[in-house]
Amino acid sequence: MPIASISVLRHRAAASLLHLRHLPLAAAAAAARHRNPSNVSRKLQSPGSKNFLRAKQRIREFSSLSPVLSPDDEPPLSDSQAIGTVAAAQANFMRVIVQSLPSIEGVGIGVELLCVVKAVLKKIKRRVLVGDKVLVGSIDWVDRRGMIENVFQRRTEILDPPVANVDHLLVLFSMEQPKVEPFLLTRFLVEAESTGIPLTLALNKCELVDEEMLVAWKSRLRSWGYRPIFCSVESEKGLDSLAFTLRDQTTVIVGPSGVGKSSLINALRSSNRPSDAAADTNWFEPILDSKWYEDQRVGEVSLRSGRGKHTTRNVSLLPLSGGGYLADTPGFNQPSLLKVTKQSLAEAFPEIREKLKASEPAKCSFSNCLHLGEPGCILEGEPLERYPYYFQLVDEIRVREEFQLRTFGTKKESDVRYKVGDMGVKQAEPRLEPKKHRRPSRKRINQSILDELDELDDDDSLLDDENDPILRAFRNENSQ
Ligand SMILES: Nc1nc2c(ncn2[C@@H]2O[C@H](COP(=O)(O)OP(=O)(O)OP(=O)(O)O)[C@@H](O)[C@H]2O)c(=O)[nH]1
Ligand SMILES: [Zn+2]
Repeated sequence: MPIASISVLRHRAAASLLHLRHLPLAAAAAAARHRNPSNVSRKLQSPGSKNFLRAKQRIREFSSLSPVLSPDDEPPLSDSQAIGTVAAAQANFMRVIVQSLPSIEGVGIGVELLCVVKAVLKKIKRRVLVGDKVLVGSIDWVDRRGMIENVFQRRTEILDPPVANVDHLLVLFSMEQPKVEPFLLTRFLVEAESTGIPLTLALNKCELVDEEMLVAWKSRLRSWGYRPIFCSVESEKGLDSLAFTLRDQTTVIVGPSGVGKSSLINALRSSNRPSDAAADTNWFEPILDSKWYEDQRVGEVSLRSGRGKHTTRNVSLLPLSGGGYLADTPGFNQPSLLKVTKQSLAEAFPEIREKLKASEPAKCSFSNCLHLGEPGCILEGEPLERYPYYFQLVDEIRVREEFQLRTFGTKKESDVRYKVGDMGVKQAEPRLEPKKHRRPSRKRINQSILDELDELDDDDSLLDDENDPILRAFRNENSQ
């Protein structure tokens, strides 16, 4: 996958507060986008500042309906509430796996609920992602439906695929078919390292090579700073140790097409591993006939897109029987390294990172040294196997940064957006902010808030039986 454009947002507390503080502007922008003729007629009747004060008051009320929850909060739960993890999302529906709930007879941890997101969360722009820890309310325990009432702050967030609270990345390659290629492996590792999320490297299909080859790769990867797990889905070698590493974590698995990501996920999910023994075998109870958590399809790769054919844009967390979740990603063959800068690249090579750390407090002669081993650089004369790859990537990133600077007048990644075309190749284009220079007038902002609140009223009235999205989803599911 383009773990590529993975970026981690840590400590969302500050970000969320900021978000709320800036709500009027956000609401204004949204309202401007959604403006329609009926809003315009309301605008004409709008009595001005008194209403504006009322509007502000109401926004405060809505926000207080969903106060920001920190990751370790334990809000008291009523009988119709539970805390869970969003395991999958499709259109307006979320599958939530319950983690903690009030003690109700006959209901256990691991029950899956089909949920919609409460309108007010959308209104205050609190997005719900796969991986989010959520507070579910209005639960019907018999039909297993509910409504997501609040989202806990995220510990991490990766963007592609969008998954919240990822604890761990599993970089998977294969010894053969396809043969492990050191530069491609380096690209994947650099991409994964650049997220700041802990990673494990595993090499699959190791039954296809001899012991000598494995020993050679083991020592080679050690010199890169990694302790890989050698495994084989075919012979089951190393699967116990992988299951142990993944237990109780949310892991995203990344690697090129065909290395066996889907096969490995299927193998790890078909219990009977020692680490599962302790787990309650019935801990996960999917909704009957749920097709969401079927085995991952193995095998074919599309020639046109370069992605596995089973590829779906909707990433799902697959519950592991030993606890924790695993998310598959489409096998992309070229991580884009879009989030990596020339200056941050050295940090993504553990062997370079270690040398720099070990030599502290000594510094390179140049304060912005790129550590290319020139005279005056602390890494001068260091025999590092991957130094040529490091040079090559510095060069590649330099070309990209210069291109961005020339084309868009900025090196900042956030000022450029990327479109994915065929073969998963990303194309850059400037992020347009039309009329950025023009400040919206206070009157306009106030009016927009009123429009937004009117919309809110409209939305709430839509939640009648006929339009109940859960009911609609069930009708659709049953009629297929
Ligand atoms: N010999 C051998 N083949 C394996 C092993 N694990 C998986 N395979 C085969 O490798 C092929 C590709 O496996 P997948 O699981 O589809 O690979 P993937 O990484 O999910 O591929 P994408 O979906 O394209 O990203 C299949 O034919 C598997 O049967 C293994 O340990 N040994
Ligand atoms: Zn240096």
